[in-house]
Amino acid sequence: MVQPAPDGGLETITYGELVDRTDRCAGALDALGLDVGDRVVVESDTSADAVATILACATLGLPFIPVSPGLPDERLRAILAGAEPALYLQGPDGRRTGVDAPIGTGRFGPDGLRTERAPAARGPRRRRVVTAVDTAYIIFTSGTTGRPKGVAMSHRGVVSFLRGVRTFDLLTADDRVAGTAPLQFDFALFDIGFALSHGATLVPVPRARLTWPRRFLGFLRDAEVTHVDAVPSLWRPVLRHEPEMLTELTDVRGVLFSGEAFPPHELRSLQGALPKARFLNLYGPTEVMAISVTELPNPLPPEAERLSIGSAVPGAEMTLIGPDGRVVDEPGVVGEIYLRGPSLFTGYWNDPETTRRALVPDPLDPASGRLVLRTGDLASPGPDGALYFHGRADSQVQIRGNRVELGEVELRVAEFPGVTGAIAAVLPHDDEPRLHVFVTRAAGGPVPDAKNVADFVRAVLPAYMVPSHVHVVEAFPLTANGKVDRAALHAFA
Ligand SMILES: Nc1ncnc2c1ncn2[C@@H]1O[C@H](COS(=O)(=O)NC(=O)C[C@H](N)c2ccccc2)[C@@H](O)[C@H]1O
Repeated sequence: MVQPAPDGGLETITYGELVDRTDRCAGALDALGLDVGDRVVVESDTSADAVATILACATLGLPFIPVSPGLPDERLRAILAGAEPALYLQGPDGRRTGVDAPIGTGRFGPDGLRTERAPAARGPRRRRVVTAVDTAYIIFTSGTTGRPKGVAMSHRGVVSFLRGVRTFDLLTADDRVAGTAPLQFDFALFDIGFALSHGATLVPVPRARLTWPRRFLGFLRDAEVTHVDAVPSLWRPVLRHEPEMLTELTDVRGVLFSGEAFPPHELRSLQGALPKARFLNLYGPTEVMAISVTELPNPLPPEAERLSIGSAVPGAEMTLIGPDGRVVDEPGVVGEIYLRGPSLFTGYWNDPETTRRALVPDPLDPASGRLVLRTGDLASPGPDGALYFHGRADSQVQIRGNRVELGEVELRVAEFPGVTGAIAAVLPHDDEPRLHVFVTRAAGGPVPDAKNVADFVRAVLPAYMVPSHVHVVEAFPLTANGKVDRAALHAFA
């Protein structure tokens, strides 16, 4: 791993050192008398000590719950109430206070684990064995209802997805993978497993480097990274402010993205700056870590309006199911994505009802007792059999009774001269829901005129898909995981 050194440069932690730190941390954890299944909250950004701590937890069968330092107190309290962890750990510079007994507290750092308050006395250990189906980690996602859902992922789940990814031979031991996701996002856990499972070097990008494009690109250049893992929205400010500096990243041979659809026009701009790089679209919900890895053509064909999410990694399967419960395999026909395979999550923590709604009897083989994950995502088969993403089932919107493909509106508006990004949303109004479009423009470029944008859309799309409001914004609101926060857009209206 490569990370900022205390003196301001970069330091390298070898695999040997990582193993030593992991073993030392495991020894200290073991001395606390925790039992297989006892949870440990790890509050940190990705660092060698955080990785050593979560690997130590995994070795002892202690499900770790990664949270990022920026997490608001009341959100942490909700997670602590839900997961009832035995122990809460933060890094040497962590500033969190207010984690009360009976939860134990401590800090991890280069010199190992220091306990501040021992966890409340546990009963005698009931388990001696850590099995593949035990919980490796619990990722709390802000469920649509606002109450956090804990996605419990087994060791088998993680390892089987990472094994599937290895069949693509994407990395060698000489590669240096830049990770940009916060530790509480399973994209960050993937980055760790992705690098480690190839013996490659993980280069977590310090969060302070992510806010300014020049600083971000400067870090990637100085750390000589060969792969950059990031959600598509992370590239938007880079493309807007530093497109030419991007072309200097001649070491970068792979760009992996996930979490949201990469707008085609923005992807083409990124590809233009990195003509030699491979572009890999990773798709999948946290409930399976992910399910598919698809290399996209560089450059993307000019007529491409949707990106392929390919097919599941070897050993897993993506199936499209129609409203009638039958398989959809006709090109162009939309169905809901169902996932099958060993990387399915165990369930939502302490929430059997929500789990039953997600892990359902296999519609193609109900008698088998096998459960499959219904994702709530829509896709259609392409002529090549690969699946093309169509968005979330619950984000299909209607205007005056007509189904609006927000992606189509966004595609058209993004072609308007001077527009660099477009997000469409149907927002409630006193009389009827209205179609709004939020646009970003080239730095210093002209402010697109709302009427001209509407006329530009009217020229090719039906009237109900013409936006009634156009908002020019500096940047789109983002979630804690860096995706466009569509729910927050109405605040901009
Ligand atoms: N490549 C995509 N195109 C388009 N929409 C997408 C895509 N990847 C997700 N999504 C969307 O995001 C949802 C999943 O959101 S999530 O549970 O927060 N998980 C993630 O976003 C990250 C994901 N678990 C992951 C972890 C590790 C490696 C790769 C991917 C999916 O159901 C899709 O709606």
